[in-house]
Amino acid sequence: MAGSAPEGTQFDTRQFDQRLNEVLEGQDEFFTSYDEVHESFDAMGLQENLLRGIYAYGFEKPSAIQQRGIVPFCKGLDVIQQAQSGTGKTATFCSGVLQQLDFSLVQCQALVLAPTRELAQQIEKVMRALGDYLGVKVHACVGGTSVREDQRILQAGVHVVVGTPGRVFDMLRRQSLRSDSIKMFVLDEADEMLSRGFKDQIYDIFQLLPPKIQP
Ligand SMILES: Nc1ncnc2c1ncn2[C@@H]1O[C@H](COP(=O)(O)OP(=O)(O)OP(=O)(O)O)[C@@H](O)[C@H]1O
Repeated sequence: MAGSAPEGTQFDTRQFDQRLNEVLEGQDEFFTSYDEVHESFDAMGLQENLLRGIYAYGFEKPSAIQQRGIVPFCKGLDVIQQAQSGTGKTATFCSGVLQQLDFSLVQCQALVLAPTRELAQQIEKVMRALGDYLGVKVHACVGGTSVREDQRILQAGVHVVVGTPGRVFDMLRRQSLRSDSIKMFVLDEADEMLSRGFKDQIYDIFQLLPPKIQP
């Protein structure tokens, strides 16, 4: 995920840069500019039906990044997560997104971009599983699948779209994916996305999103 925290949070740019460098150099497994730690999912103030989804998925205790990352995301802060593979980042941003969706509105409110089709489909599965008791409608918009089918599903209504940049841009351009209600934007593996030459595409997508958005 990418973004910067607003004023009034525990964010300090210099400290942040230093800590980010340490993480990139592999000195630390993770870091956070937000010091609150919630040692159980129950303590995070999540909706009952989201908690049911989390426990039904088999999670008992939040991982380190989940203990620190879910609550700030739910508060609407801009969040950057940097952690090694397999530490539970996906479930962190999925929980944050699910907690903030308005389920009375069947319109896309969260857009998640991933660098590969497989990863996007994997995120779709996690989002759907964790949001099972919330009735979340999530769709993976990826290349190599039927454009018509994507359009049909999007027009029928979804809460969350997870996709790869090319197909997502195509759907936005055709207005099959309406951006009016999108309020959360997640870039998974942001470093990978930016280094794989997706930068221009991400920029193009960003241009089509509402100006006030939570990265
Ligand atoms: N709190 C938890 N309790 C038990 N298992 C968990 C928990 N959080 C995540 N997992 C499991 O750990 C594995 C890795 O989680 P996840 O895919 O979210 O990590 P990640 O950091 O996004 O990994 P990657 O960067 O490799 O995609 C998954 O199989 C997931 O189901």
